[in-house]
Amino acid sequence: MDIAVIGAGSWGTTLANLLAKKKHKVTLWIYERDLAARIVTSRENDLYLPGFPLSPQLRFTADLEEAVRGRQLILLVPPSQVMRQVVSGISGWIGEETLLVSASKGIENDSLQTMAEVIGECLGSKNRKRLTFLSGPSFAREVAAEMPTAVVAASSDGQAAATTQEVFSTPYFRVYTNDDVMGVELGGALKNVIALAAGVSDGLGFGYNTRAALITRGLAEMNRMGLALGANPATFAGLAGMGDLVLTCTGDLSRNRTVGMELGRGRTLAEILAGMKMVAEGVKTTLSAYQLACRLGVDMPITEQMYRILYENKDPRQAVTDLMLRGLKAEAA
Ligand SMILES: NC(=O)c1ccc[n+]([C@@H]2O[C@H](COP(=O)([O-])OP(=O)(O)OC[C@H]3O[C@@H](n4cnc5c(N)ncnc54)[C@H](O)[C@@H]3O)[C@@H](O)[C@H]2O)c1
Ligand SMILES: O=P(O)(O)OC[C@H](O)CO
Repeated sequence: MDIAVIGAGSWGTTLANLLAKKKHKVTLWIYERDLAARIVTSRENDLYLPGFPLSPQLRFTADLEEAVRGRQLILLVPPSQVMRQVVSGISGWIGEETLLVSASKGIENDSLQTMAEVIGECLGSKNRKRLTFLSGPSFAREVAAEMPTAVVAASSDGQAAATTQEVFSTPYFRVYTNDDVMGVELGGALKNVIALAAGVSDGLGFGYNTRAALITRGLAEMNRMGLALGANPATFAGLAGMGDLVLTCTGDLSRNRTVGMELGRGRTLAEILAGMKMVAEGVKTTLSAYQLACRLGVDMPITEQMYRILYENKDPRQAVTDLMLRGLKAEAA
C-alpha cells in the first residue's frame, strides 16, 4: 500500500517503520525541518526515537502536500491539540477512496471534541466512513523493539477496520477490530489523566495499594463518561480501556505517569514541561475531560483533583486527602 504517516514523534516514527518493514511504500512527514534534513542521511529519529535504525524503505519529507497527495492510506499521529490544524491543512489533498487512520490519544481543548469529531468536522462528508482509530497499550519503544503488543482498530465501518487490521498486523503487533469508536477513543484519552494521578501518587511516596485504587476507581469514572457519551461499557474492559490504563499507570516509559511523579515530588508543571520535548497528552486532556464532565454532569473525582493540581496549583497531598474523605458510598454507585 502507498501510505503517508503524518507526525514523526516516537509513535508516528515507530508505526511508519513497522509499515515500511512490512514492505509498504511509506512516506513520513516531519514537522521539524532540521530533523527532516538530518534523518535522510542518519536514518534515525534522534529527537523522538533514538537508538532505532529506520528501514531503508522509509521515505521522509517536511512537505505536507508531497506526503499526502495520491496516498491510499494516511496515518495521522500528531499531538491531539494540533490534529485540527493538520487535517484542515491536508483535507484538500486527500483522495475520495483514501483510508484515514488516527493513532492520537486526546480530547481537544475548548471544543471538548474527540479526534473522531475533530477529524470528521475537518473532512465534512469526505472520507468520513473510511476513518479508523488505532489505540491500546503500546509504548513506542517496545513496539520499535518488536516486543509482542496487542492493540485495537476501531471504526464504524467494518471494512475500514478490517483493512487497518490487515495493514498494521505483524507477528509482534496484533490488531483486533472494534466498532465502538467512542469507547476506544475515550479509553485512550482518559487513561492519560488517570496515569498522571498514578504518577502523583508514586511521587508522593504512596504504594501499590494507592495505585491499584486509582486504576480501579479511575476505570469506574472513565466508564461513567463513556456511558454518558454512548460508548459500549465492554470496551473499557478491553485493550483500549483497562489494557492501556494498566500500562500507562504502571509503566516507567509513560510520559504522563512521569509528569505526575514529578508533580508529586513537588516540581511545578511549568518546570516539568519546560524540560520535555515529548507530549504528555493527559495534561491538556485533563482540562477537556474535567470541563466535559461538568457539562455532562458526570462524577469524575480523580479527574477533578487532577484538574485542580494542574490548573489551580492545588497541593497534591491535599488532593489525595480530599479524594479519600469524600462521602462514603457503594462501589457500584
Ligand atoms: N509514544 C507512544 O508510545 C505513543 C503510543 C500510542 C499513542 N501515542 C499518541 O501518539 C500521538 C503523538 O505522540 P508521540 O508520542 O508520537 O509524539 P512525541 O511526544 O514523541 O513527539 C511530539 C510530536 O509532536 C509534533 N509536533 C509538535 N508541534 C507540532 C505542530 N505544531 N504541528 C504538528 N506536529 C507538531 C512533533 O513533530 C512530534 O512529532 C499522541 O496523541 C500520543 O498520545 C503515543
Ligand atoms: O507515554 P504516554 O503516557 O504518552 O503513553 C503512551 C501510550 O499511550 C501508551 O499506550
